[in-house]
Amino acid sequence: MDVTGQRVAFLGPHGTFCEQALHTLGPGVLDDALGDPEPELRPLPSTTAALDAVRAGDADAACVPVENSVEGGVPATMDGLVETPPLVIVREILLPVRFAVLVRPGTTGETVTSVASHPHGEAQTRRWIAEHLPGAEVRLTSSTAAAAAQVAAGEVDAAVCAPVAATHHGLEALASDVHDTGDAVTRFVLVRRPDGRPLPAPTGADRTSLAATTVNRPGALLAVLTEIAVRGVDLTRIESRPLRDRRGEYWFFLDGTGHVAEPAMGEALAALRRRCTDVRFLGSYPRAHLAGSGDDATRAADPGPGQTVKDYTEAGAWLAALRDGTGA
Ligand SMILES: O=C(O)C(=O)Cc1ccccc1
Repeated sequence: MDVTGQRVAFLGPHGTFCEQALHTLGPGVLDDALGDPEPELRPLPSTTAALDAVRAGDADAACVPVENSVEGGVPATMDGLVETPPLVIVREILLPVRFAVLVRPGTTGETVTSVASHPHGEAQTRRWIAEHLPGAEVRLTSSTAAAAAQVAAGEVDAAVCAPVAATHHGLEALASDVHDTGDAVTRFVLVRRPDGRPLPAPTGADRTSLAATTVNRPGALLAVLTEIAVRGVDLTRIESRPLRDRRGEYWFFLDGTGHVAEPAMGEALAALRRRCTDVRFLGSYPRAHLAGSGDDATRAADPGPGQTVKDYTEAGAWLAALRDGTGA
């Protein structure tokens, strides 16, 4: 299947962290994930628009922010991932985020009466803004680069955004390396349609994302978690979002180490399929690491005795032999 000429949508305009995250993927990784080492990059106005473009076939993949180490999940992305038709994550990207406060040339801190950013940018610099731009009205924008564009258009005085947005929008930095909490990391995902192409191959250090809903019964969530825990899958994230059309019911977004092609994760997914009202497989993909950080958060915990892929394979072969009468 010729998959060159791929179009990758991202949260735009140019100069977002999302675009930076895409640029960290070398041609080899993009080729591996999409079959095209140099896809065309298309900025879209929201994560919803980027995911919709993939569903509609107007883009072949989308890069969207999914969670941040300071502010947690990105609601629009989580809600968008469970819509239909399904999408699958083929890569995750971890990006340390450092903010600049950008203004039109000549603006001083004293003349700033309004400051704009993406909700995650605002959340990570709230204290800094209160201290350095007291009294400035805070406005939320669809992306940090959209905030920079508003500054350039004279609609707002300052933007909390990526330093690179200064070049795209002709702005200058009032302050750089602005943050309330050091070492904030944002996780982005690259998604595409599950169009019959193989999933990313297991690497031995993968992550699987899924979303599940259960009936509201005492212990229902515990049962879901137990199916995962008893198979030695290391749960790396759990977060819920309301179902919207069924009050009191939730999507539980679960990330665990392992690949759907491996027996432990495969069996856990099959068990959830039996026990949950709805389960969405959101992808198995290589776990990302932060270069040179000794990043413990991305290391899998020891699954415990009897839980390795080898243990599962041997036990499966033993059971098969019992069933076909060749073993005991
Ligand atoms: O708005 C952007 O630049 C994004 O890519 C989303 C985002 C916003 C704030 C921190 C990390 C990612």
